[in-house]
Order: sequence, then structure tokens, then C-alpha cells
Amino acid sequence: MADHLGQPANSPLLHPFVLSLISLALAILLVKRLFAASVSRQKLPPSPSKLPVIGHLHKLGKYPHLSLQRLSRKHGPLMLLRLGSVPTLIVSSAEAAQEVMKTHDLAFADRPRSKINEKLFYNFKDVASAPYGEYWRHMRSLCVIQLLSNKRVHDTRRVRENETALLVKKIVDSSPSVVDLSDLLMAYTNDIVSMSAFGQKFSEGESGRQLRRLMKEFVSVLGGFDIGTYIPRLAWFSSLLGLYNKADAVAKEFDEFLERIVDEHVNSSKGENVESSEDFVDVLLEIYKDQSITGFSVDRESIKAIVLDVLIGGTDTTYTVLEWAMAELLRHPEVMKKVQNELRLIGRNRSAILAQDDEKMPYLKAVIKETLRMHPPIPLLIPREARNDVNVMGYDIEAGTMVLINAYAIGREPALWDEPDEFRPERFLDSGIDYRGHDFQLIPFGAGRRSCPGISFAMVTNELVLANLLHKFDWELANGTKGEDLDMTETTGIATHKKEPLLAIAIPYSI
Ligand code: HEM
Repeated sequence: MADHLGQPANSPLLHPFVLSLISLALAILLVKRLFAASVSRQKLPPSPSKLPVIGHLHKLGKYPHLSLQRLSRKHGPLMLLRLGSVPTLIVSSAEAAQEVMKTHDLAFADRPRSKINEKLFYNFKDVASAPYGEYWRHMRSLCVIQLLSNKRVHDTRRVRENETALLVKKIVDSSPSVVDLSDLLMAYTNDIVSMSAFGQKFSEGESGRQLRRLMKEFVSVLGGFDIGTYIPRLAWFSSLLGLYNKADAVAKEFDEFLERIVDEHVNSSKGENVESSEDFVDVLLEIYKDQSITGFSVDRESIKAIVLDVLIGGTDTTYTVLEWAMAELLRHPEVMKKVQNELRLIGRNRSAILAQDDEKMPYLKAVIKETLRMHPPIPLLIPREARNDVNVMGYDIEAGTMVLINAYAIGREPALWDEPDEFRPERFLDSGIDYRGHDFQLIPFGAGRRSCPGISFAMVTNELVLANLLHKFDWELANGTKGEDLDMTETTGIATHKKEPLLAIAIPYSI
């Protein structure tokens, strides 16, 4: 006998076990459908058309901050891209940045992990790449209290003033030859950071050359493109290109350098009065030996990781501001004259260097703000990651979404800035807009919990050196280059410098 479906009554398909399997499969299908329907009810941010497998990776181009700025003009201040398999939220307006870094700061307080960061930063033991949580909180507070607080920054003013005096002398000695300002400013910043962090400097001699080469390699590996981060099944391709081997090699060489620094501190006896000569590594070692000082322990790797953050995070970014500021001033002689007049009035009849505590210099500060607006050293900031599902400006963002905040695009937004591509420091003279993370139209240091803890350190350094370079010298571009012909092309990578070194002639100014 056959039933109405045309199946024999004793067909194995009608066996109760098989029937229950079929029902289960149907139920799963139904649940999946319902789930898919509920997911599709999610309101996602706009997204341009994408390609299979690579998603929107091809849209990033050579300069991602510029490509993303163009895309956001078409698709809006919140865009959802798929970089390979990684959902990525692109934030391109001050309002959207405020939503991410203030309203939903806690939800976006994580950092995405990558194989390269894992290799370079001792398995995420530094501050910048550490996952949000207890460890990160302890390490960040250590970094802030012991090195980067206003008090510590003030305490290390002698280091900055001495180094600035040496820089001025070096330029006087080489005058009237052409000065490679890019190289000089990098070495100067590196010396200030390393003197404050571990009481030594490396600009001169073989060790200096080695450290600078190593830092360049480190930054280049860090900013290199690793396809495996976005399409894990293509990680073999990065291996084939030698990216991971290179990361291992740079990490190993840097580790040897940091080991030497730590050993030297362990072995050096600083006598009774340790306080006066104590640097950051000394403090970390004290905590390493006696964790009751802070209530938590740091191991040797944590010490090296945090010093690495300070060295890499502190040097590259800080000198970039100086390089762009000098380049813009050389392109705008009338602005250069104006800032020099301000400084020469303050420093009249003085041949000594202008010091950190000298009077306020409003126009110089405006020049630095304008430089940070037009040339934020890290144009896409450091990526964040959503810790949980969150709704931003009416859009649903899933946990695990990577977030890129385009500080460059925000600084060039015509709705916020009059003639945004023009270098006009005057715009800041009667404005309270600052870069500390409260005014979301100017966020070169990020904002919120994961904002840059090195702001004071970087800015007193930049103000001091720029004030003295402009007070003590008149400047001209080398080789008869006209301001409007100066090549302002950027490098690629995480921090953007001038691609071509900035060459200029310094003419000592007689007081
Ligand atoms: C002009 C100079 C500098 C710029 C433009 C800059 C920029 C930034 C940015 C954009 C971030 C990420 C912020 C965010 O996610 O919201 C950051 C984080 C960080 N910066 Fe800076 N930075 C500078 C100087 C320094 C200096 C001098 C130091 C240390 C000596 C430093 C140490 C750090 C650290 C440790 C973090 C990680 C913070 C965290 O994840 O909790 N930076 N910086």
C-alpha cells in the first residue's frame, strides 16, 4: 500500500527516528530563517559595493585616510566596510567621533589583535595594544603616573632644555650649510624620549645609528600590510613574503637592545640619593622587585613592552609634528615672520634658549594646532574594537567590529573649518578649540579612555624646540626651492611623515 505521498507504508523514510530527524532539521532551518530575518532587521551603516573575499580592501589605496575621506563624502560619516572578513566601521565626522569616543567610549575601548602586534609587543603586553581590562588599566596608570603626568613632565624639563640647547648649537655649528631638519628633529626627539625614559641617549655613534635603523624597521613592519589579518586563510601569503619572519627578527633585535637597557639599570648603583637620578626604567624595576608599591606585579617582559611603547609611540609622532610645522612655515614666510616676531619680543635681548616656563606664546601654539589639524601624525588614530553590540547614531554595530576614526578627514571637513586646506593659524587665536580630546573636530591624540597619555610630554617638547628654532634662526629652503614648490608628499604607514627629507638653511639671528 502506498500513502498519499506515494511512499510505501513500510518505507524506511517513515521510521519514527527518521521522522524526528527530519522534524529537527526543519526546526533548525526555521530558527535559522527567523534569525536571518532578525539580523536583516538590523540597521547597518551605509556600505559601498564590495568584491567577494577581499570585500572593500581594494578601496583603501595607497593612502587609506585619503581614500576613506573620499568614500565618506559619498556614503556619510559612519560607513561599514568589510576589510576581507573584518567588519570595519569608518568614522569621519566630529559628531560620529564623539559618539564613539565619548558616548560609547567603554564599548569601543578594545584594540583589535594582529599577529604582527603580538610578535612585536610581547604578546600585547604594552599599553597601546593591550586588550581592555585590568592589565591595561595598571600598565596605563603606571605609564601616566611615572612618566607622563604633568608633574613628571615638569620634572624632566632640564632634559628637554639641555637637549634643545645642544640642538641649537649643532645648527649654529653647521651654518650656513644645508640642514636635514627631518633627520635632526628625529634624533633630537629620540634623545629626549630616551633620556626621560631610561636616562641615556643614542643620537651619536654606532649605538645611535643602530637604534634609529631598528626603529625605522620596527615602524615599517608595524605599518606593513598583512593580508592574514583580514583574510586568515591567506596568511600563508604573508609568510611567503617573509613578513612574519621579518617581524620575528625585528622583535628579537629590539628585545636584545631592551634587555641591555634593563640589565644596565639592574647593575648600576645610583647611590643613596636615588630619587634625583631615577628614570622610568628605575621606577619599573622597583615595582618589579617590590610589588607592594603598586599592589600589582610587573614582569620583565612588561617592563620592556612599556618602554617600547614610549620609545616608538613617543618619537615618531612627536618629531612628525615638528617636521610638518617647519615645512608649512617655510611654505608660508608671512606666518613664519609673525611667529618669529612674537618669540623675539618675548626673548628680546636674550641669547639663552627660551625655556619651558617662558611666557605664553599664543601664535606659536596656534601654529602647532594648525599643524595638528592639517597633518595629524596618525591620521586614522590607533584602531579600536567594539567589545559588545552597540547602537551608534541609529546604526547597529556588532561586537568585534574594528573602528577606524579618520582624524585627517575631520580636520579637513569644510562644514567645520573655513578653507580647510589652507594653513591659517589665526583660526585658533580667538577659539577655545584644543587637541586634548574634548573638541571632537580636532582629535590628533584620540579621546576617551584610550586617548594618548603622552599629550603633555609631546606638546611641551614641540613648543620648546619650535620656539627656539624660530627665535634663534631665520630659515630658507635649500637649493633655491620656492615655498610653493616644496614637495609635501606623505609617507605611507601608521604615522605619516614628509616623504622627502626637509632640507633648509639656517641663518643665525643676531639678538
Ligand atoms: C604628537 C605626538 C603624539 C601623537 C599625535 C599621539 C597620538 C596618539 C593616538 C592617536 C593614540 C590613540 C588614541 C585613541 O585610541 O583614542 C595614542 C595612544 C598612545 N600614545 Fe600617543 N601620541 C603622541 C605622543 C606620545 C608620546 C610622547 C607618548 C609616550 C611617551 C605616547 C604614548 C602613547 C600610548 C602609550 C598610547 C596608548 C594608549 C592606550 O591604548 O591606552 N604618545 N597616541
